[in-house]
Amino acid sequence: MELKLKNVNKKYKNKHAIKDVNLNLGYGVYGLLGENGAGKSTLMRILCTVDCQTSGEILFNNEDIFRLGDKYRELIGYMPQEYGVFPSFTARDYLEYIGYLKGLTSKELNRKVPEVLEFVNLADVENNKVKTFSGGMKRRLGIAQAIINDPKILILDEPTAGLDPKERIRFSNIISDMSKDKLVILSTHIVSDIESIASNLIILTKGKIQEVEKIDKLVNKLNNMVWEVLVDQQGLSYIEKNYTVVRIKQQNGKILARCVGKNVEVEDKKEVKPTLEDYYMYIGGRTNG
Ligand SMILES: Nc1ncnc2c1ncn2[C@@H]1O[C@H](COP(=O)(O)OP(=O)(O)OP(=O)(O)O)[C@@H](O)[C@H]1O
Repeated sequence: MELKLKNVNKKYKNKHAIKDVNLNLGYGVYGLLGENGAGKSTLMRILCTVDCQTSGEILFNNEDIFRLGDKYRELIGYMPQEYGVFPSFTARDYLEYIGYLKGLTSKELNRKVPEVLEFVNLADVENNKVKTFSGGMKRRLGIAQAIINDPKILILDEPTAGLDPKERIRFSNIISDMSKDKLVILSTHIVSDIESIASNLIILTKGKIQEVEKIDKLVNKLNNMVWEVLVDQQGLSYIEKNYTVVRIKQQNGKILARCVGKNVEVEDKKEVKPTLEDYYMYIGGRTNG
C-alpha cells in the first residue's frame, strides 16, 4: 500500500495552509506533529477527501484519490477533532448508525458493532447514553466509529487530547494492536504521545514538511548530547545562552536543567538518554504537554 502526496498545496483565500507537501506513506503509524495552525487538520481533511487541495496530487497505489472516489473512501476511517453524536444515543446506537451510513449490511453490523465495542473497551457500557461518557470514553467511541468498516487508512485528528494517563496508555495499546496492516496517521502537539504511539514522525511547520523520519533514528541523532545539571539562576542563564534547555525543575533549592548541546563545557553534568521531546526542542519546536 502506498499513499503518495506530490506538491500538495491548500490555500484559503490569501492563507497558505499547506505548502508543497511531498510524502510517501506506507503501513505503520505516523505521528503528525506541529504547533497550532501548522496545517495538521487541513492535511488530514484532504487525505480523507473531506476537503480538496488547491494544487498537487494525492495518489493511492498510483491512482488519484479523488478519481477513485468511493473506492478510496471505503478504505478510510476518520476521527475528526470534534465529532457530532446525538447525546441520547447509546454507544451501540451510534455505532449502528455510523456503520449503516458507511454501507454495512445488518448482518455485518451484528458482527462488527460488538467486535469494535470490545476492541475499544466499551462493551460493558454499550447501552449507556453517550452524554454520560467521559472525554476518554468519547475518544474511544470515536475510534470505534472510525474502524467499524475495517479501514486500511486510519486518520485520527488529536486523538489523545484530554485523555488522562491511564486512557493514554489504553489508547496507545489500541493503536499499536491495529497498526500491523494499516496506515495510521495521528496528529497531536503532545510530543511524548507521538513517541509512545507512533514509529514515524512528520513535523509540519507553517504548512511545510520540516521532517519525515523514523522516530528511533531522530532520537539517536542526539546520542551523547543530552544531559542534566544542577545549577543556580546564574548558571541557568549561562546554559540558556549556549545550549538548548528542554526542561527545568526545582530541586533542593537549586534548578535541575535538562539540556541538549555539543562540545559541552559544563561541570558536573550527567548524561541522560535522549527522547523525542529533546529532539523536537533542539530543532526549534515547542512543546505543549
Ligand atoms: N476554512 C478555513 N478558512 C480559512 N482559513 C483556514 C480554514 N481552515 C484552516 N484555516 C487556516 O489554515 C491554517 C492551518 O489550519 P489547521 O486547522 O489545519 O491547523 P492545525 O495544525 O490543525 O491547528 P490546531 O492544532 O490548532 O488544530 C491556519 O492558519 C488556519 O487559520
